[in-house]
Amino acid sequence: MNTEDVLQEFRECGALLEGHFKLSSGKHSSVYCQCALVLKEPDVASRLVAAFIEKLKATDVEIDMVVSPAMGGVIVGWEVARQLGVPGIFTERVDGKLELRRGFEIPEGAKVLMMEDIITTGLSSRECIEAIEEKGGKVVAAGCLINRSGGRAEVGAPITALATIDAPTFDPDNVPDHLKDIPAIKPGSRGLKK
Ligand SMILES: O=P(O)(O)OC[C@H]1O[C@H](OP(=O)(O)OP(=O)(O)O)[C@H](O)[C@@H]1O
Ligand SMILES: O=C(O)c1cc(=O)[nH]c(=O)[nH]1
Ligand SMILES: [Mg+2]
Repeated sequence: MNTEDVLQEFRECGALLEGHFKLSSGKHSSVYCQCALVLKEPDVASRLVAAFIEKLKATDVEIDMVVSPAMGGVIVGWEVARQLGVPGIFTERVDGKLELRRGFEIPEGAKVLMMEDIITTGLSSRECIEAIEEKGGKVVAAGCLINRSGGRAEVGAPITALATIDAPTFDPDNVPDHLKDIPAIKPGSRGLKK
């Protein structure tokens, strides 16, 4: 499955959005990949994850468990874990910081895949990796469905992405005029307020 095939799956699910978006990192963009609209279709999720795992296996990495950052990483992380035949757990934000809750534990030295839906700046991935390493896990790989940083984001572990695209982002004080005219929406859950 190449990048165009992946983007076509997103288009068919109405998940490749255009408008004015405020991203998790605080950056702005005219493009948003709404993975939840893709992952809500179990067959599509399973197909995309199978293609991801093919790429991951080509890196020869050994994985004991998968850990994802909620919310976006939960479904994709669980499906990756299911197809790899290993446990899949998630971190969630408590006062803004990603933590393991619900009795989830990581065995000391376990080789962990940190699995995201999207990597933009890599901030959430780095936060999740920090939470995993605080609990004794060893993050041997990072994965995502779409790395929209053009491959420039660094998270402190090698990244396998099902697709890599270069979707421009803008600092809040540098938003181009054509975007400023559109009210910004923030689809993600970091710092969510009514
Ligand atoms: O690489 P980054 O710059 O961190 O951006 C990508 C992150 O943004 C989204 O999460 P978000 O915090 O919006 O919340 P969500 O997972 O609940 O959608 C997405 O799920 C990634 O976690
Ligand atoms: O950076 C983000 O917050 C982000 C970008 C994107 O395209 N999709 C998403 O779920 N989050
Ligand atoms: Mg997220």
